[in-house]
Amino acid sequence: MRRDDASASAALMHAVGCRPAWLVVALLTAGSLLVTASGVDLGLPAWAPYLPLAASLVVFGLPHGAVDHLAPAHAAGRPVTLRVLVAVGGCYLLLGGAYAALWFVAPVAAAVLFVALTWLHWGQGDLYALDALGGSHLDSAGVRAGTVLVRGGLPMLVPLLRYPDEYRRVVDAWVALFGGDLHAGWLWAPTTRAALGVAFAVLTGLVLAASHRSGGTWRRDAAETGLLWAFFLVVPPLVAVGVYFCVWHSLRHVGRLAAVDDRARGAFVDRGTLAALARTGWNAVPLTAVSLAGLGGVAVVAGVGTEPRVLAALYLVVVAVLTLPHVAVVTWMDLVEDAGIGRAGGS
Ligand SMILES: CC1=C(/C=C/C(C)=C/C=C/C(C)=C/C=O)C(C)(C)CCC1
Ligand SMILES: [Fe+2]
Repeated sequence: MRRDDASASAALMHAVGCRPAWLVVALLTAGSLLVTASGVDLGLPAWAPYLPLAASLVVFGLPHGAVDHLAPAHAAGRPVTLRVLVAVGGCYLLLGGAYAALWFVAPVAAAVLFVALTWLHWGQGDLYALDALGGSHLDSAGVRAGTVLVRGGLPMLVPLLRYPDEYRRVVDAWVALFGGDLHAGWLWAPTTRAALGVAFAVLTGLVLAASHRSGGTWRRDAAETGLLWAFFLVVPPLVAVGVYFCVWHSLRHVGRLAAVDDRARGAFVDRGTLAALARTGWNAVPLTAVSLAGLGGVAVVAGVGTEPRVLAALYLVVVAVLTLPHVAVVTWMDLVEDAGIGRAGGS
């Protein structure tokens, strides 16, 4: 990547992927602490916690994957050809189709895979963002793999430590859509959660300590990690994970998409952040519309109930099916951009 491209990429990641997320996440963390400390009952309706997930249908969440047909060519600096479009479409059909089948055959395994895949993918997204911001402290393959584990575990594991019942209800609802039953009683037990919490805190400390030795942008990494630990411990999980999906993971990916697209990067340099967002947003419109129509079709054909819990479960299962090919596309982008755990700079 040329130097001016690298600095535009860092500036984009900062403006799009960092500042809005820091603000929202910090405000929600402080707000939750305040509400808990004051003992005030906000008297919110039962559907209120589902709002962030509902918002993710159009606010960066679903759209962040709707540029997957263009992103690999942009990342490789190549024109978007019919061959690339067919390759990405085929990847979605094959991987998405196989994973959809798995939900019917083995819903519990499919649910476990979804959490594991999200852990990896959200960690992978944060590693890329740290690199784009100039994260020179992530210089060895071990620290890079640890960073993926820590960053992905923050949204996937930390909510379980404090809110096992809500966590369980969400995963139960996915499995129940296919007539399955999630047992795993041991997972929700206080002793298991305490052990997992201690292990994850130790891992966080070890990875930060190892990356500290390289200096660089370690401070920002440590501050973000601390903020996310607090966020997922104090904000109820449906809200926390929904908000994180919209403003943290998805916006960081949007920042990446804009940086690898010559036209969006040019719009950013000439006219600023909103112009770059508009350019990338425009690219996401067709496939976001197709996904929304598909989702509506699945809801009608499945004939499931209309309670928010069930609708959210259906939405997340569809997201799961789309996520497997999305991860393949992003991993391919990592490879052509020399990013990811195995980056040549790291060893
Ligand atoms: C909602 C929710 C959960 C899982 C959400 C998942 C797994 C979302 C994945 C989204 C993806 C992969 C988006 C694409 O990038 C938990 C943690 C089980 C419990 C708390 C509430
Ligand atoms: Fe993603």
